[in-house]
Amino acid sequence: MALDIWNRLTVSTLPAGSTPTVQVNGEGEGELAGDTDNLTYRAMAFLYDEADTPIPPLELVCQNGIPLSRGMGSSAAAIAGGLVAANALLDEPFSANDLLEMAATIEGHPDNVAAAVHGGLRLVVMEDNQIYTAPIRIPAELQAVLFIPENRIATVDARRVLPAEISVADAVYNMSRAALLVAAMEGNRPEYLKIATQDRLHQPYRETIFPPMKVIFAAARDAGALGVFLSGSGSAIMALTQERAMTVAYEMFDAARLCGVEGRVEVTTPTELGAHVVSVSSND
Ligand SMILES: Nc1ncnc2c1ncn2[C@@H]1O[C@H](COP(=O)(O)OP(=O)(O)OP(=O)(O)O)[C@@H](O)[C@H]1O
Ligand SMILES: N[C@@H](CCO)C(=O)O
Repeated sequence: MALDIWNRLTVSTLPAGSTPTVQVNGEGEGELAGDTDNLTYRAMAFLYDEADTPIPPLELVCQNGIPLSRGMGSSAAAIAGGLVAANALLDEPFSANDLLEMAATIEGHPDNVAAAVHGGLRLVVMEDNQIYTAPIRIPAELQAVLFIPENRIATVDARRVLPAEISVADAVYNMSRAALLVAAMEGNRPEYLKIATQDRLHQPYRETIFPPMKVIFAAARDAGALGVFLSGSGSAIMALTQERAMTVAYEMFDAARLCGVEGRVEVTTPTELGAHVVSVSSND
């Protein structure tokens, strides 16, 4: 699900023969690659390659609002932004679905890139390198309350704690709830979210590397959240609400503080917008 939290990318073409430059401000500043190894630049280069066109010397300025390694899809946003910018510079030879395929190839899976490219809440399934994706409606007035811990959890570490095998009972538990989640959203039945966001396949295992998460979940529910869960593979926790968002945010923050977990809260909304061009200017 795309949220109204953004990375802003400004791309300028440099005179022929110049060295490309990448500047990172905000999230990942002083940490992310400041050269052509930067994932956003690499996504742009990937698209130029697909278009059989040499990439011109570029200056990238990345103003990042999406925190890294919190399960908030920072790398997916970086890739989607780079692809959309490169496509715009080439006068849009590729469709949004083409961009999604490229993004999934670069990211290695389509999960986060589908929402980053298309916006909204997306179903996405990849089979034999083909992507099947569909938009799901979101109930009106739905808000997302995030508790974003200071501490990061790398996706590889969060995957290492998952079991290699699961019981049929747990598979049925999650499959039925995944289906109910679609009905809750598409069918505008937010009261289903409480049950639909329950899980037995990853959160109980991931709790071993982030024990306070259960307490923060309980605080969100007690404050009136419709549902609460780990965002991606964590460490961010996301609660869905239609009212009392500020109370839910306060209670999540307070529960985390009492457990000694530093972090911040953000109240935001889903957005139907994916990565998009904000403005284009030319010196010609
Ligand atoms: N905004 C960004 N700009 C450039 N590179 C990025 C950006 N965000 C992430 N990356 C690159 O992608 C790598 C993997 O991202 P990472 O798993 O840390 O974050 P994430 O995408 O937020 O995680 P998740 O997929 O769980 O939401 C980072 O080590 C970094 O190299
Ligand atoms: N949804 C994935 C993380 C995707 O970034 C997971 O739970 O491992």
